[in-house]
Amino acid sequence: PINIQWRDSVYDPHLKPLKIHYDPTTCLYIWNNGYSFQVEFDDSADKSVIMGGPLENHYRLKQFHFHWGAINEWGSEHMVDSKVYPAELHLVHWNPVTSTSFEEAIMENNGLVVIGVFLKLGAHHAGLQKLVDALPAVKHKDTIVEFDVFDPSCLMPSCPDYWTYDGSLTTPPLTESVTWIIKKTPIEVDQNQLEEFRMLLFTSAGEEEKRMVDNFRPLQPLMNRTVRSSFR
Ligand SMILES: NS(=O)(=O)c1ccc(NCc2ccco2)c([N+](=O)[O-])c1
Ligand SMILES: [Zn+2]
Repeated sequence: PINIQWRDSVYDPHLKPLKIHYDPTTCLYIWNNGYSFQVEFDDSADKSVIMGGPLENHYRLKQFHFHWGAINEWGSEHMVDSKVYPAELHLVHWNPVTSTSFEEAIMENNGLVVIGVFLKLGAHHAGLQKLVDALPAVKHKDTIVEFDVFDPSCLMPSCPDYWTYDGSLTTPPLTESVTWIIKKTPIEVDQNQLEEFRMLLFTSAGEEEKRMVDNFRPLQPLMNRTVRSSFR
């Protein structure tokens, strides 16, 4: 993740609006993978896809997960002008045109697109609450619960503005296969909802409990990369 310096980002008039078409019935289940909680989708067809923006073709939604802090003062992976948010949502998509599977796309250039959405402390988020209500069922690592109908579009801010840059996965295998699309406007969630995230555990049942918090990667140098913005 990088610190997006608004003044260093370059407005690109050729960037199109991002088009998102998620089919809520492609939602499969939620599980605790020992790093975050993840909602997995049926990616066997072009049912939940994104296109437009900086993308050459469409990409299929595979999963979404979050990163958050132990307290509200930190938690997001990206920052904007050194401002950090208490949490960040990642919606992970893969390129079915150049790869035959998600696992293959992870290793490909432009194999993945991850949409990042900042979460800020504020009003209760009714759409997120459906997710939060399922968290006690995946408290421990490697636990899973069915989650049959959910439309992740409800977690998207209405403002179309985003930054985009080429980067990598923020956890191993850290492959440089990701086109990052970071939404400018955060969504609001309330304190209780953030605290439910913090009640998850990194550890399996029976092990000494370790709270799942601070599951974000530290900032990395931008090097010679350019961050483009879709807005002036
Ligand atoms: N925070 S992130 O969106 O960049 C991220 C990090 C890791 C992985 N995956 C780790 C992995 C999968 C197979 C082997 O290893 C993914 N992902 O899978 O989309 C996304
Ligand atoms: Zn992530």
